[in-house]
This record gives sequence, structure tokens and C-alpha cells, in this order.
Amino acid sequence: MGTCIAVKHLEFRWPGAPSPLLTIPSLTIARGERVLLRGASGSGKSTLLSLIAGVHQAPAGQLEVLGHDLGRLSQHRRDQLRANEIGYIFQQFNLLPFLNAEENVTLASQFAPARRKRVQNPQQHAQSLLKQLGLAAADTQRLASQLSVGQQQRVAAARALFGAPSLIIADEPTSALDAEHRDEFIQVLFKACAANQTTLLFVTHDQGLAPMFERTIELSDINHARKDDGDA
Ligand SMILES: Nc1ncnc2c1ncn2[C@@H]1O[C@H](COP(=O)(O)OP(=O)(O)OP(=O)(O)O)[C@@H](O)[C@H]1O
Repeated sequence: MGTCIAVKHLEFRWPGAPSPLLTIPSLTIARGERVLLRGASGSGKSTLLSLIAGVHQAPAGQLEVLGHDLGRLSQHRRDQLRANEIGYIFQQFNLLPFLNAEENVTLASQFAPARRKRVQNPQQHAQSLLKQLGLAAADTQRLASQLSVGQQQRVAAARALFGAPSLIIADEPTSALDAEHRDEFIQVLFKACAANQTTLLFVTHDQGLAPMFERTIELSDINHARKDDGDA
């Protein structure tokens, strides 16, 4: 199966902070795994995601993503790896309001040559992802600003899945949904990931989601920095 994410002795402190936010001796996530990362608000979940996505760099320890040691890559190479291999679903979706749903999805390809190469027809691929995620055909041509929150969430997921990236990082993408829509959204996300052996790292502080996932990681269990602080 292989390894998707391998962390060893990772340490990260925000500039000016009195102590490290993250001290993680070890964390391994296999390729194709669907993992829930849970932790209290402010415990460092988004920060860990930004390290895995190569947005920020940890000064100490080792962080390998899809076989690449991020500590040895330049910012440019990390940006390339993220664009080509990591689909990110943000808490606030970050859709472009003046583009329609389909255009928001295909836009991803313009910055990611490897993802673009894996797709023969971007429009068709976007339509098929949006359909799979439950967006009605007519809604794919509507501006993102005119879609409901739940519909925007589906578009954000389709954009992340465009071009079959190896890893999907989802940062609390269901926080605005009711329980029924939330479970349905997660199921379609699972289906889309399973189709491509995509690893899913899904972050939440919602206790109720754990039974849906293969594995739940409690950040307070793996992060020794927070344990020392006693406020995990
Ligand atoms: N860019 C930044 N600069 C300095 N400190 C930051 C920055 N981003 C986050 N922090 C701090 O790092 C800590 C963890 O924040 P983070 O967003 O990683 O937590 P989280 O677990 O994702 O929280 P939530 O569930 O509320 O989204 C907080 O104390 C926050 O203030």
C-alpha cells in the first residue's frame, strides 16, 4: 500500500510563541487510508495540515509526504507538490464567487500541470465530479456566489478531487452542514477517494464523525507539546 505521510520528531512553533505548538514524535498515514484528525479548537490541527501541505516548514524533525522529504524541498518544489498531488478543502471553501461551479473546479488544473495531464477533457471531468458529489447539472453553470452553502461545499470537494490528487486534506469542511447533509457529504467524499486510492485526511472537532472513518487520530495523543501544557 505504501506510506502517504510519515512524521518523525516534528516540532513547530509560531514566531513569537513562548513554546512549541506541535511536538510530534511519530505519525504514519498509509496511502489510501481515510483518517479523521480530531482535536480541540486551537490545538493546532490547521497548523499541522499547513505543514503537511508544505505551506509552512517545520524547523526540526522529518516530514515525508508521498515519498518527498519536505525539509529538503525548496518552497517552489513544495508548492508544485501541493498543486499536483494535494487537494485541499478549506473551512471557508475559498471559491471564486464570479466563476460558475464548473469553472471553479477546472481552475485547479491551470496551476497543476500533473493534475491537468491526468484529465483528458477538463469540462467533462468537472461535470462528472460535480454529478458524483450530488450537484444538479443546472447548478454547475451557476455562479459560486449564487449557490447554497451545501452546494458550495460540493464544488469545493470537486475542485479538490480534480485530476485525482494522491491526498485530500479536508479542514472542517462540514462545520456548516446539518447532521444529515454532513453524513451524506462524507459518504460521497469517501466514494470519490476510493475510486482513485486517494488518501483522505479529514479534520474536525466534531466527536460524532469518528465511527465513519477507518481510523481516528486524537491530536492530543500524538502531540506531546500540548500534553506538557496540560490544556489539550
Ligand atoms: N499564522 C499564525 N501565526 C501565529 N500563530 C498562529 C497562526 N495560525 C495559528 N496560530 C496559533 O496556533 C494555535 C493553533 O491554531 P490552529 O488554527 O492550528 O488550531 P486548530 O486546532 O485548527 O483550531 P480550530 O479547530 O479552531 O480551527 C492557535 O493558538 C493560533 O493562535
